[in-house]
Amino acid sequence: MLSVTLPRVALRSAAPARQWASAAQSVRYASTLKDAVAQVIPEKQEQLKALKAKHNNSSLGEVKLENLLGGMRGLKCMLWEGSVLDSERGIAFHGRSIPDCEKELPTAKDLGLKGKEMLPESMLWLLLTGKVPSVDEVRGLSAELAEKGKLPNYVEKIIDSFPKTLHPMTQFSAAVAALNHDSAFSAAYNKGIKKSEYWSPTYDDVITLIAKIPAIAARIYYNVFGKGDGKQAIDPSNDLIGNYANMIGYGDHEGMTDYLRLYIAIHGDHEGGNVSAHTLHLVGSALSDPFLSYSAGLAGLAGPLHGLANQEVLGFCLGLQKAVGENASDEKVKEHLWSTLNSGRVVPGYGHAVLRSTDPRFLALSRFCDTRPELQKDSLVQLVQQLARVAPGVLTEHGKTKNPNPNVDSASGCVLYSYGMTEFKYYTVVFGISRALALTQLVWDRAYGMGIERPKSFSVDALQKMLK
Ligand SMILES: CC(=O)SCCNC(=O)CCNC(=O)[C@H](O)C(C)(C)COP(=O)(O)OP(=O)(O)OC[C@H]1O[C@@H](n2cnc3c(N)ncnc32)[C@H](O)[C@@H]1OP(=O)(O)O
Ligand SMILES: O=C([O-])CC(=O)C(=O)O
Repeated sequence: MLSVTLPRVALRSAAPARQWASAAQSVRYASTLKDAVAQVIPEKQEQLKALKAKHNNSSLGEVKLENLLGGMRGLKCMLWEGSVLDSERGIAFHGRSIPDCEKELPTAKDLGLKGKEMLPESMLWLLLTGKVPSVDEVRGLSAELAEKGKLPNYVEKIIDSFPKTLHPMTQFSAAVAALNHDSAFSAAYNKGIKKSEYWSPTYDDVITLIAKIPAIAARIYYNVFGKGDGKQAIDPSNDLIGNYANMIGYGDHEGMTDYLRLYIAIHGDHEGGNVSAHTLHLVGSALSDPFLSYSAGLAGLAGPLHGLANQEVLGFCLGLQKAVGENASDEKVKEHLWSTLNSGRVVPGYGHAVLRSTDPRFLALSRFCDTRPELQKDSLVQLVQQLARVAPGVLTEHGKTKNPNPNVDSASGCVLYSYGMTEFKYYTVVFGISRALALTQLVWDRAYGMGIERPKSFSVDALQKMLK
């Protein structure tokens, strides 16, 4: 069948992408993401059904006391479709590494926009379907997100009522929870929709939520830090992050806009066990709608051992520059690292619960810096690179962490700072925008009919009895 590029005029119209798909009989417009998801669901359901029929009683390993006490590290007890994390190679999205995605997924340039990085919309499509979308499919998805991006008035009022001193992550989590006022899933559930149909309104909520997140994040930025024009206007011909960059006052900054696209595309899904993804999946298992589930996930992301680490890294780097000066020698940097460790603190941006080598997301952000002369000469970016050379040796000698290498947080916030976003309390909000891509799992949870999560717990006395 013939596939054609959507005409610019259609992108500017108010008609939703779904209508375009059915409008023409003789020519087939790029399919919508929902159609593509509906197409893959039956075959994946069959695959899971066959697996259950054959292997329901097969063991995936034993549970040791150390797993129970060690934050369930290593336990194989979650289903997660979008990505799998290998401790050495890092994250793969439906089998595709970050460099694969950089080669294959439609970019800003492919859509005729300024910039050349892959679009988070492309990643969203890949996560939900396992397939690389065409340029037209991504264009249609961008247009659909733009069309759904405006905030309801009551949510704007809620955000405007927050004190400026309330942490941006608290504001973010509360504002997205309030969007559940209009949840399609909740409404359908209350009407008695069949379980086999749960995935469809869940999908609708996930898309609505992802569409509105830039405006929420931008309004918080404006209220707290006074940047952007406070209007959150949406250009229907722009991509999700192009619009977000405009809203926060970086619309003309090609480097920042492209950095945000890359950052948000690769930071989104990191298999299921990380705190934010696991939380949204757990809350969703009670059939709480995607708005509440994501709100809970954001609360987890706001912890310093998880997403907030990127804010911590910036504080650490600025503190280091203050203590030993810019362009300090490796020796001076080592001394500062040792004083951090000797005072009982962690070195933020290093170590990982699963990874045992350098985080490929860190490598992707470093490659981005290498292609930008303005970043290469920035002293903070240089410090990030110096730390990546020096800190692994110090952490290895310290001997505690199982992974002395940099994780993504060691670079992500510092590039934002170098590009002029100096409000580091806001950085985890940017990470949160990205983590919305993990919401794709909720669609699969409902499509697979996954049950409510409820692991078994024991007291120390009960464990002692069992193990004696
Ligand atoms: C997007 C993300 O969430 S990526 C992670 C972001 N977080 C950070 O960068 C914070 C710094 N790093 C850390 O605190 C840890 O490495 C974590 C939380 C990421 C992983 O924790 P764990 O899986 O428990 O790591 P690990 O098994 O290696 O920990 C063993 C010991 O090394 C310590 N350790 C781990 N990483 C570091 C570090 N960067 N600096 C100093 N000590 C460390 C742990 O605190 C632990 O000490 P303890 O035995 O006294 O409790
Ligand atoms: O996987 C983890 O535990 C932490 C992490 O890197 C992420 O959530 O992006």
